Amino acid sequence: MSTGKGRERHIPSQFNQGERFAMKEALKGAIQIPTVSFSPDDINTTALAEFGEFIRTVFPTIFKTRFIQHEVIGEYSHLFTVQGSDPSLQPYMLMAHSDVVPAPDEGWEVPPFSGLEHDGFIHGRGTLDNKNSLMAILQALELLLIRNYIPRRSFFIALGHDEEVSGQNGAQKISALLQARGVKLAFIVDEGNFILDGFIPYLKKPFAMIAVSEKGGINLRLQVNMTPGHSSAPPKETSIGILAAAISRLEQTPLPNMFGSGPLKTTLQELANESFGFRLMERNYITNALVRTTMALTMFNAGVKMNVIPPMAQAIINLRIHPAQTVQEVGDIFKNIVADDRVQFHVLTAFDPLPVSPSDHQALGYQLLRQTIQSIFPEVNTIAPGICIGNTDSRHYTNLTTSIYRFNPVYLHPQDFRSIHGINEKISVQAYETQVKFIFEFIQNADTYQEPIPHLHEL
Ligand SMILES: CC/C=C\C/C=C\C/C=C\C/C=C\C/C=C\C/C=C\CCC(=O)O
Ligand SMILES: N[C@@H](Cc1ccccc1)C(=O)O
Ligand SMILES: [Zn+2]
Ligand SMILES: [Zn+2]
Repeated sequence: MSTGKGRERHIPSQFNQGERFAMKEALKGAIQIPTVSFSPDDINTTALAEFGEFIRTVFPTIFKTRFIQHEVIGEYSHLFTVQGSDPSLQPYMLMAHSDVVPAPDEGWEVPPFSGLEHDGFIHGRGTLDNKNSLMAILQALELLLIRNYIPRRSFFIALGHDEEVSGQNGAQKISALLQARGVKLAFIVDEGNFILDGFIPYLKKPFAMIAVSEKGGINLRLQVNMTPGHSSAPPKETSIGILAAAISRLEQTPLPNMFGSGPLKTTLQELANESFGFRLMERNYITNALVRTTMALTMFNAGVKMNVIPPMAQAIINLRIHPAQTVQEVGDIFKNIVADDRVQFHVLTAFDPLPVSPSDHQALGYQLLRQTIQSIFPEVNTIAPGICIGNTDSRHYTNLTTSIYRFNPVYLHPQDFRSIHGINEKISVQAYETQVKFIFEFIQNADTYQEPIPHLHEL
């Protein structure tokens, strides 16, 4: 019988040689299955089906445990419902995705789908984004079950298969299903931030950034139409020139630096005694993305023939909106910068930044992450709320909770950051083992967490 405190049931996160060997081999196996998403209607369904078989083989205990229900959603996504022993505790959800972005062989030290181990690292596409998390979640649960652990608090594991192409068939369907079942979650933990090390030259120590929001986005098409004609008698301005000038004005006028606004305000306070400021953040293109709405000119098309005045010029701009701004505000700023009625704006897709999740003393998910970071990474003495500069599947779950945290318990250096969606993506065997350890502890902490006792004068 449980005393309610439950610490006595704590199982130490120690794994024997055989378990440690098996866990890294399992990650290699996952990397070797090329579950690539090219576009919403071009995903590798053969590989995704194989991946479904693969997890059944390497985590047999999960699949035969009677208090765990497994469902396949949208053909290739997986939802696990782990029924805890105490129905009075609100459930939470752990997330990851099985798909990866394409990886042509060029430039890689080892082939991207080889999963080769070399110098203590497992190499390949998905080792940081995001098969490491997917495998570590299942691995930690498998090991807890083998040790006869029975969770008190129910939880879900949601593994999307199309995150890299927007999550419409995976995360969105799981979200709708859980909503139909009346599920409300205490919190969600997904990918999206790391223990950051070496991003700011003056910041010597690593710090853990738990993303409490993520950027919004706009895909915008700018278009200029002009009358075509013979190139021998050209007008003063062409559609190409007008559009190029408009785009150049946009590139030369960065959106405002929002450092100190939104979730990063607290981050600034937490790092207050460190010597850096907002001008420092914009010097580097990665930290720059943290402090402002960014724009990337991704496509440009114009002209039909060498001797024809171009009837039309078109450009696509991909914007990532800082959580302290909105789609509307950014659109207005852009129109003011362009300030030319001949340039037409067409919004192709747009969504606002995600709401800011709580990070106060009462925020269960945040505090559990904090507590687990402190025990697994005692050398990390700053843990701060921040933002995620990319987008994650968790954005499809705002209907189930207001507490969404994006954090991977893995050290990230600038070269690792560049490897995500880039080349030579890899994770050290030690870092992967630590990730398993973290989740193994996290699940137990979620079962035994004691809310901080309020001070007498607050009663
Ligand atoms: C005050 C803050 C100071 C320093 C912070 C420095 C650098 C932080 C930089 C980047 C944030 C880290 C990681 C983002 C990595 C990946 C993108 C996120 C989600 C991925 C979604 C996906 O593509 O599947
Ligand atoms: N997760 C990917 C793909 C994506 C983009 C935009 C929206 C949804 C998903 C990214 O942030 O780049
Ligand atoms: Zn990705
Ligand atoms: Zn990802």
